[in-house]
Amino acid sequence: MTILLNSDFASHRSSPAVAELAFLGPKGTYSHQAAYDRFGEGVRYVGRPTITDVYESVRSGECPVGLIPQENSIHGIVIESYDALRVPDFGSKVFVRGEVTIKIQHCLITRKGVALQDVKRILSHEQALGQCGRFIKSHLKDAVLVKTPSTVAGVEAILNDEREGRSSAAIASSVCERLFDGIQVLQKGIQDQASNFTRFYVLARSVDWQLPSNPTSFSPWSYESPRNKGLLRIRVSETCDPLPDFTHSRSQVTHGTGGSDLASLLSVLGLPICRLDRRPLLGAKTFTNLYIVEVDGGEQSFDSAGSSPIASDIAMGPDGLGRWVGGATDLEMWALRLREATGRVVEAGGDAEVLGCW
Ligand SMILES: O=C(O)C(=O)C[C@]1(C(=O)O)C=C[C@@H](O)C=C1
Repeated sequence: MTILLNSDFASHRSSPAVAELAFLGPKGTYSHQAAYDRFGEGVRYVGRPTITDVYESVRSGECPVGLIPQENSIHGIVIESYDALRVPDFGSKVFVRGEVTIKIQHCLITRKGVALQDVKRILSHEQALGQCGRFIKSHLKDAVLVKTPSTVAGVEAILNDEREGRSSAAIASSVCERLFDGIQVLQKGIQDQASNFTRFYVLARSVDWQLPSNPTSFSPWSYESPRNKGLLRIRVSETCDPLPDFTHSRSQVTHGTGGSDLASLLSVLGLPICRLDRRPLLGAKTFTNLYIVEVDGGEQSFDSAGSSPIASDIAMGPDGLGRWVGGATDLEMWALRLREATGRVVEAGGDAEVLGCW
């Protein structure tokens, strides 16, 4: 673990030239560690209580940068983050601008003096509970599972709950042992398999903001993609939905009469697809889907700093973030290709928006 606690993740610095980054707090969460691995002392860290609040901080302009968990290698996508990707403002006021992946090693944490056989409740983020299912089944199969907004919120809850704190455990990072008095790590590495990684999206308010770089730390566990990526939201027109509309009575059931289907919309994109996720669209016909599509733009050809398209093209704004000021950069060209690809989907009869470009 490469977390640097001596700086407190720079959370108390308040230079106006330093951009504020919203993350799922409190400090010590995996989100905090991922953000610190990516940005080091380059930003000021602002913990928010839920993933939705992180999204909202960026959307409202409170913080120009944010970080949300996207997927875990054992338990799959982070539903609350994908729910943010469904919101119409994602793609107009908030964009994915980068990614970072870190290794996850979960610990069973209790108040000091509590033994495994005393544990009747386990508190954690639903992702952590899901990643540790085998351990829970074999060692604590009768324990009640309690979802908390983050792993560290679970640790705080066992410390604050005078009535049930002594019969509870949290699942969180070993970093918590250094952050909180009165707790102990009962067991380390309790996830279903030793290899466990979570990938995070870096959010910003526009596709043309240059993210702050990290001058201070390098983690062997964190991984930033060296490739250009794009994130798109695609919706197939309702006329080709093959399912009946369950919101109407049987006599009104109609089936699709043609139009575009998902496969043809994906083929007109003309870009390699790295992943495809689906979420139901709220407020629409029953079983209407939104598809979240990640596409690959090939090797990045940025400068050796790894983050700026062409260093001389960047000017610092009052928010502490760089902005492109010169001619078209590789990233701008990639953003253009993504917009053209979504244009082709719309021409083919679907809906498509760019949610991210990095
Ligand atoms: O609760 C935290 O510590 C988080 O940062 C959230 C989160 C997630 O949502 O996936 C991040 C990484 C781990 O997979 C477990 C939980």
